[in-house]
Amino acid sequence: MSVLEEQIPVAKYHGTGNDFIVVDADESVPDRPAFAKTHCSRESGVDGASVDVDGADTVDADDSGRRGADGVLFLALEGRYSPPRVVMTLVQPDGSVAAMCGNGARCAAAWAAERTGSDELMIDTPAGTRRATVDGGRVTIEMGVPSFHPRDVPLAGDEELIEADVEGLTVTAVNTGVPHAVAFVDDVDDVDLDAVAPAVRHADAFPQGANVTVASQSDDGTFRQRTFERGVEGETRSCGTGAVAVVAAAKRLGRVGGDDSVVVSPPGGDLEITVPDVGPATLAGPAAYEFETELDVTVRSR
Ligand SMILES: N[C@@H](CCC[C@H](N)C(=O)O)C(=O)O
Repeated sequence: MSVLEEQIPVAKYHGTGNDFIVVDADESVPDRPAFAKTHCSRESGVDGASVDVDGADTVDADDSGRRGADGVLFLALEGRYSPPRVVMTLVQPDGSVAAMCGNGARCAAAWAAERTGSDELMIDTPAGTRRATVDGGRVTIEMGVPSFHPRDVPLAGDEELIEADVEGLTVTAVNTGVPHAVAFVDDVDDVDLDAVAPAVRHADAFPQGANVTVASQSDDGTFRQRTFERGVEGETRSCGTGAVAVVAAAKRLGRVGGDDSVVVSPPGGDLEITVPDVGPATLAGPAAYEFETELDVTVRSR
């Protein structure tokens, strides 16, 4: 057995600071989990600062030169369809595959729009097919209908978790493509997320684990959000499924009503969410290209 290192072209994108390495699925990456673990590392992963790009503005200020990424999006473009389809697989820094990623879907749509010239795309994910609309740097994704049903979240028990105590946090459990435990608090900045979230993320109540999202409602009806993500095993600057989970849970608890859009602000920017009484939720916000580079892939051959 010989071990070879090859290089493949990749791009880096982010959606409100939730950042991803984007790989065309036509590129051969035999061990996707190993590739994600290596190149997402915040200590030694992909480094935009070392990329020789034409013009400094290709690296968006929001990323502050951070190394690594919150995941790798493997994207298979099927341009023969109208609208074009993209099969999206998110491999996370721990090597796991997530069924859905709201910010990743926005980045996937921006990547595919650039290649096809189409401002409408269908994103195929393990959680279902999601329609995306691109308007300049802003992308809107139809996110499906949030579910509180124990089978969908999924939960270990057969009762919904609505404002239930889980490991000392009062949470509402909802699936917005992936499971979220949402806790409303007075001020998200007062929460030591790294201290409280891991016990909830791994609680027996969630047989597949959960992302842990805290939110605080401002007087103007907007929300601030912070999310500790499964798969990243830490806080990210933004989480799109988490932002939808905040509004879905807020609606369920009577904190908001009607079909109007609600602004949810994670640390990385502002997202606009709708959770209508009937039909799919939507997630809208910016998706930004950062840079292109080449990354090592380990190939084993006999
Ligand atoms: N950041 C994402 C969510 C990614 C999936 C999550 N970490 C999980 O494992 O469920 C988003 O923007 O939705």
